[in-house]
Amino acid sequence: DVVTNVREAVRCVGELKAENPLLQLAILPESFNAPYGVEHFAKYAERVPDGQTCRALSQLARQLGIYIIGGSIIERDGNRLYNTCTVWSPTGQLIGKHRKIHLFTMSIEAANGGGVQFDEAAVLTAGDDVTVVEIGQHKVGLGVCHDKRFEELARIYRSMGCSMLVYPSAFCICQGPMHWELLQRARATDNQLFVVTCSPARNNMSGYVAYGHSMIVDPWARVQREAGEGPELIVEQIDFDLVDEVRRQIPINKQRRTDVYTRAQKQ
Ligand SMILES: NC(=O)CC(=O)C(=O)O
Repeated sequence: DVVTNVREAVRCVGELKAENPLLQLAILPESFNAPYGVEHFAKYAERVPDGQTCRALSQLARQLGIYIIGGSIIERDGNRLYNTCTVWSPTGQLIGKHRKIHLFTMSIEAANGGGVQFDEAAVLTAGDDVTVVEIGQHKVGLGVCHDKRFEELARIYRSMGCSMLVYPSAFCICQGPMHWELLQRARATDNQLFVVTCSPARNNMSGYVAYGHSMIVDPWARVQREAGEGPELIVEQIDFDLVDEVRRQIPINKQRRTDVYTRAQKQ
């Protein structure tokens, strides 16, 4: 129920801001307004930025005077559907729109014969652009869920000057225990920046059971904050000085042997 889901998101962010007056940025999960499932996408798709979910996010950002990275919704543009993350400024302007670049197509086999089949590519179109937004003084690179598995994207964001990556996500419970934290900490280690994910809470009655465990990882790849499986709001103060600190102490970016890599690729 989109109206109920959006109302709940608005209530949660409002509560977070009331309890944390210094809050500057709120982040929501992938597909936060509707069920996450290929069979549901067309039914729940909305236009960006004039659909009901975008209007609510814009209004919320303006009322609270904060940035909002609005998880993702299924966007309808002409005949095409995208899995799209929208970003709102404290004045309610749309300042970024990231269409999931790497669609989630997977067939996971489970020992008990169960498993998960998912094929976003059957109904969605992949985005073709990287997306960097300015949150205050800081550049933030965006991805949606599966985008987190691709280190090339994260590397590009670092080279574009990002100090934080945000991935609204919904890993399934089969992959979550193995890959969720690992990928997030890997992206943070490789690129020496903050990596933040936001997941739907786990609902065992749902057709697609999300892993939960929204997480904030710092540039040392330490987990600063982690949610559990259930509905939960986590809040953290981000010390962006850590980014320069880590990059100064372990200057991997200056130590890259691009000459060797380029030669090897030609072989
Ligand atoms: N929802 C996703 O895009 C991805 C996912 O669950 C995975 O990569 O695993």
